[in-house]
Order: sequence, then C-alpha cells, then structure tokens
Amino acid sequence: MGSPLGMATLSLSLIPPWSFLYALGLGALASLSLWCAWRVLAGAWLGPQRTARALRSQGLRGTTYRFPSGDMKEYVRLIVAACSEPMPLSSHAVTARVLPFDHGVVRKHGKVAMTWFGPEPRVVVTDPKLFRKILANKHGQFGKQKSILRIERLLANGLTTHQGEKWVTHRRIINHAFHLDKLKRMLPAFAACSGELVSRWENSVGSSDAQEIDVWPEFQNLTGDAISRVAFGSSFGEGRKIFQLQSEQAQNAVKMANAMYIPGYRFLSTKLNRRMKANAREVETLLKGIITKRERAMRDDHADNDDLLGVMMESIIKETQEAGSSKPTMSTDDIVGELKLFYFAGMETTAVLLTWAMVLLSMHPEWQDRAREEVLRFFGKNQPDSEGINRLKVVTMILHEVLRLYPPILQLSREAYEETELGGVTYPPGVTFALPIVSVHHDPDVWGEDVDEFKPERFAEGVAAASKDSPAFFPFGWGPRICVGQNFALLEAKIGLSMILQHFFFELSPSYTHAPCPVSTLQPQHGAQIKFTKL
Ligand code: HEM
Repeated sequence: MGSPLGMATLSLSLIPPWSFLYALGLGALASLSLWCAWRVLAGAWLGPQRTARALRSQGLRGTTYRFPSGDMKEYVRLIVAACSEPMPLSSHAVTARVLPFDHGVVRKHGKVAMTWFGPEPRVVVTDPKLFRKILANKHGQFGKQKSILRIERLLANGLTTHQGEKWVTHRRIINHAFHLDKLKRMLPAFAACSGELVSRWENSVGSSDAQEIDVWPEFQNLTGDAISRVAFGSSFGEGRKIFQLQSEQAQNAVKMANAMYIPGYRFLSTKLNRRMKANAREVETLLKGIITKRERAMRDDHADNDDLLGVMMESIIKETQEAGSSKPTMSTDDIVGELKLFYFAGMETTAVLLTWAMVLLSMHPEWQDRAREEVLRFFGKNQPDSEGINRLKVVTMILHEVLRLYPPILQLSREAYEETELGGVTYPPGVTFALPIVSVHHDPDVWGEDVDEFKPERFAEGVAAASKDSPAFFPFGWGPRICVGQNFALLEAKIGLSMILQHFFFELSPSYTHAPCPVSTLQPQHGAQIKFTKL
C-alpha cells in the first residue's frame, strides 16, 4: 500500500494537466465572484445600513436607504415631472420646481436631513448657520466633493479643482487680478461688448412696432465675448474662437457626465471622447500661443497689460521675484487651466443673471422704470463710467433680488474628509453635504412671509440687513471658496443692464413661457422672449 501522499500524487498524475488548470481557474473565479459579491454587499448594503444607524441614533432624520440607487430614481423622476409643465407667469416660488426632491425632504424631515445618492449618504443642509459653517471651514474637515472634482477636471484644471498650497497660491494671484481697481481698467471692454449688443438689437428692432428677441442666447454670446475681451485685450479674436470651443466642451461634458456610470467610459475611444480631446488640444494651443505672444511683448516692453492675462502675468513675475525663485509661482499650464476655467465659471452664470433680470423687470415694470430713471440720472445716454456704476443703488438692489430668487448656481456640495461634528451630529468621513442655495433663499423663516415676492427694497440697507438670519444670501457661495469673479460678474451685469435701459423699454412677449429649469445653471427652459421698443 502506498502512503496517502503517494496515492494523491498518483491520482493527480492521472488527471490531465489542463483539467487541473481548469479546476484551479474555476476555483479562482469562484473566489473572485465571492469577493466581488462581498464588496458589493459591504459597499451597497452593509455600509449604508451602518451609517444610517449611526446617524439616526444621533437624532438625524431622513429617507430610508433603498438598495442600490438610494433616492436617485425619485430625485430624477420628480425633476422630470416638475419640468414637464410651465410655472404660472409671475410666480417666483421656484424651489419646488427646480429641486423638488430636496424641497420635499426638508419640509418633511427638517433643515438637516439625510438622503441617499446611490449608496453614499447625502445630507441636505438648509439651516443658514450650518450652511456657513460648512463653507467657511478652513481646517480641512470639509472639502470639495471628490466625485464632482473628477468631472470638473475634465473641463478645466483650475482654481475650483485645486486644493491645499496650490489653491492658496492661485487664489492669491487671481484675487489680485479680479480686484475692483483692476476691473475698473477693464470697464471699456465690458462697455464695448454691451455697445455691440445694443446696436445689433437697435437694428433688429427697427423704428415702429415692438420686436421680440430671445435674450437667453444673446446674453450667452455677450458674456462669452466679454470674457474673451477682458481676458485677452487685443488678442480677443482668438479669444472668441476659444469661447466657441469651450461652449462646445461644456455641452459635451454634460453628455460625458451622463455616461460616467459606465466604468472607464472616459478612457474609451468614443466619438465624443475623441472630439473632447481634439477640442481641448486646440484650446490649449490657442491659449499657449496667446501667452507666448504676451511674454514676448512683455520682454520687449510693449505689452498692454490692462487685461486679465496681463494682470495675472505681472503678479506672477512680481511674486516670483519676491520669493527670489527662478521657477514661476504659476506655470504656463497653470495659466492655461485658469483661463479655461474663467469661461466655464463666468459665462453661463452671468448670462443667466442678466436673463432673469430682464424677465423680472418685464414682469415688474414699476422697477424697470425706477432702474431706468436712476441710470438716465447718472449717465444720460452716455457710456456708463466706473464711478457712476459703483453708485447705482436701485440697479444693485434689483440684481441682488434677482440673484436671491433665481440663483444661477442652485446648490453647492461638500464632503466630510474626516470624522466631523456639525450641529450636534458626528459624521463619518465620506458623507456628502448638499447645500441648496435656492432653498435658503426661499425660506420664509429667514426672509419673511413675502419670501417668494420680487421686492428689491429688502436690499435697500445692504445684504446683511436683508434677512433675519444674517447673512443668508449665498449666490456666490461663502467662505474661502467664495466666487472670485463676483465683482467681475456684477460689473458686467450692471453695465449691460444700464445700457439696455438707456435704449429700450421692454416687456414679456406673449410667446414667453415661465419655466426655470435646473441644467448646469438655472436656465429658462424655453428661452426668454422679450419685446423691445426703442426709447
Ligand atoms: C452671476 C455670476 C456668477 C455666479 C452666480 C457665480 C457663482 C459661484 C459660486 C456659487 C462659487 C462657489 C463654488 C463653491 O464653493 O463650490 C463660485 C466660484 C468660482 N467662480 Fe463664480 N460665479 C459667477 C461669475 C463668475 C465669473 C464671471 C468668474 C470668472 C470670470 C467666476 C469664477 C469663479 C471661480 C474661478 C470660482 C472658484 C473659486 C475657488 O474655488 O476658489 N465666477 N462662483
């Protein structure tokens, strides 16, 4: 009798080697499947259950987790349903339409409520104090949401996606470029763009009857032109080309974001991905060409540095010299990233602001008259100057009220990067916080029972005095990441609106449908058709 080991060796030797490999493969496959199943179970079932228990035990209320998509289906279903019908004309109660899911959750569970973005816990916060606390955080407990950063990086690697030291350096240089003093020098560029728009409208309106114009695409062109001109001065022709390519990139990114659920989609050689890569290369070549030309002009001492690019490049040279370093504080690639970002961050947001301002002034002609009276008192029919623009009170109150009722960016998000206490609840890392600006702006506890009415007079004593829980006005965000371009946007909007008021009366066209819609910004779903009459 052979030993058991010998028997085993014998029986093994009788099995053909390929079946041994086959069995081994099957075993490995089974283990892999078990491992995957465990990962799915742990990630999409046990993990969410554990987090839900931990948060509920601390008193946090909210929706119950549903495997595996959480509240996402309901979220999308409610938006689609809400946007299938227009709103009553003159109603500004937009929250239930543009963020119907969060609106319902907050009403049912309170101003801090737990929801589920797939298996990820997503806490909706509409209490202004906690809102400010999350956004003002300087110690790294809350950061930008990591999954959103991945999508933003597809469009432009700039200030919004940087963190840590890199963000600090870039923010300092860009703050300097967007300082009011510097923007003053850019006023003629804003006025030139608005002047072109007004002349074009004057030609299309003619002399007799009122003429209808859809102002939404018009303002998108205006703000794209303004960034090109203000950023690049005399190279503004190339800037226009960049603006067209970047607009296409933004639309493609929305398509790409919709396909992000396919793992590795962005690395596949699809037509969309190839187009996006080609566009990105072309934008980069154009931008690098402009930067090289400017560097040469600066070396030869004949550069006109009144534009954003010039101011940024001067700051970089100054900071580098002060640091005694041979390596610039921002590389050419860094500058390219920031310039690309200006288009995404500043174009559509400001176009949306101007569009809703025109719609609201058409709905409320008494405020249109007051704004026109102020503009004509300051400037007559002359081009607005920076001193007068800074003193426009009625126009500023109107723009604030438009930004309150129709904030271009509806909500922000943050992620807990470490275990964090907030409002008496301790959150584990990975929890995301949805911060619906629009809900805070439409909260009667904060703004009073007339919260959904257009009342610019609430801003007569400034932003801080306008609400009970102050400040609760967040169209540009809050804290260290507050919009770096807010002065730029307001200056552009004031000049544009003033020049339109100087030349036209306007009213809503009968073809206008009131349908604010949450796309990347709060857009008019069916355009903004307005009838113009020359003054
Ligand atoms: C009405 C127009 C605008 C609105 C409502 C708006 C809104 C915002 C908001 C809410 C944020 C904060 C994002 C966050 O905390 O996650 C932000 C950031 C930013 N905005 Fe604006 N924005 C406008 C115009 C502009 C313009 C004209 C520019 C530039 C040309 C610009 C450039 C930026 C940049 C670079 C950031 C990132 C700041 C940082 O992360 O440090 N924005 N904006």
